Amino acid sequence: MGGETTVVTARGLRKEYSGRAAVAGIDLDIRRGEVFALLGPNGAGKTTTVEILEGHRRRSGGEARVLGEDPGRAGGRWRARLGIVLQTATDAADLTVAETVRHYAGYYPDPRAPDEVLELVGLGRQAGSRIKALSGGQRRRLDVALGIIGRPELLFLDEPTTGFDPEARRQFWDLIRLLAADGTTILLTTHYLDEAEALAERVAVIAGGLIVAEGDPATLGGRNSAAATVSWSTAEGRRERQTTAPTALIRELSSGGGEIAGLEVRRPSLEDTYLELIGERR
Ligand SMILES: Nc1ncnc2c1ncn2[C@@H]1O[C@H](COP(=O)(O)OP(=O)(O)OP(=O)(O)O)[C@@H](O)[C@H]1O
Repeated sequence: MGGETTVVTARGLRKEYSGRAAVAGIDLDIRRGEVFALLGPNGAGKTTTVEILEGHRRRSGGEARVLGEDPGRAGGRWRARLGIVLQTATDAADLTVAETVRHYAGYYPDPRAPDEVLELVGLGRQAGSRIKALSGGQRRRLDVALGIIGRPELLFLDEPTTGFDPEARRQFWDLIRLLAADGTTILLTTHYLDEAEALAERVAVIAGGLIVAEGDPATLGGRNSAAATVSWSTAEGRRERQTTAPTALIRELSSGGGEIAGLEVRRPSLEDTYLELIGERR
């Protein structure tokens, strides 16, 4: 077990397909125990980046260190310290859920107990079901179970909650928080901005193979200090004003005393900021 505090480092990471850059020079630093989310539109380079870090794809240039090793050269012992949940679901084998999880547990030196993992991902009641009889969302939960069975130090989750119903997503978020509290470092790619906001301490937005913004989701792109939209109701209808000093405006509006009907103060959401960031790249 490495005691290093930076678990993933990338410098100038590049990947070209037929001379075209899919990843065009990415720098990343992910600390131990952190939940880090990669956001970006389809084709931005997220999966390519993640697969290079997992050792599943060769980089064309730049440097990468993952758990202290070069992912392009590291071996089986290094791999056993990773948990990987790919975008594509587990094959619909003839095995049962419990058999599959037990089978995968055998690949790792210090696996979690299979029953415990099935409970954690909410598949306790499906333990005896054949995989091919599972729903899409249940299949995805099984993928997550297989990703964490080896007690990974670093967990890669590529769009993990696609196909989950809202309740399953919330349960999954609880699971991620539990794993993070337990010291697991998590690198997540997602198209759900609420998911990134709920889970990630830091996010990076990738567009066109480059990181266009990085930071705490609450302050990304300066959204916490961006102009606020103040809206309220009057006898003539709804009023709205953009201001960088909402407190002063509200004081002015309430100078006559009493309530301001239907008062709302809104800063740009993570989605507003994200769309603006990737819009600049189109
Ligand atoms: N094996 C490959 N051969 C050629 N081009 C590829 C290959 N894999 C990915 N690409 C291209 O590289 C670019 C980045 O793809 P990547 O899958 O990394 O994007 P992504 O951000 O993960 O997208 P999504 O959100 O759709 O999963 C795309 O233009 C894609 O077409």
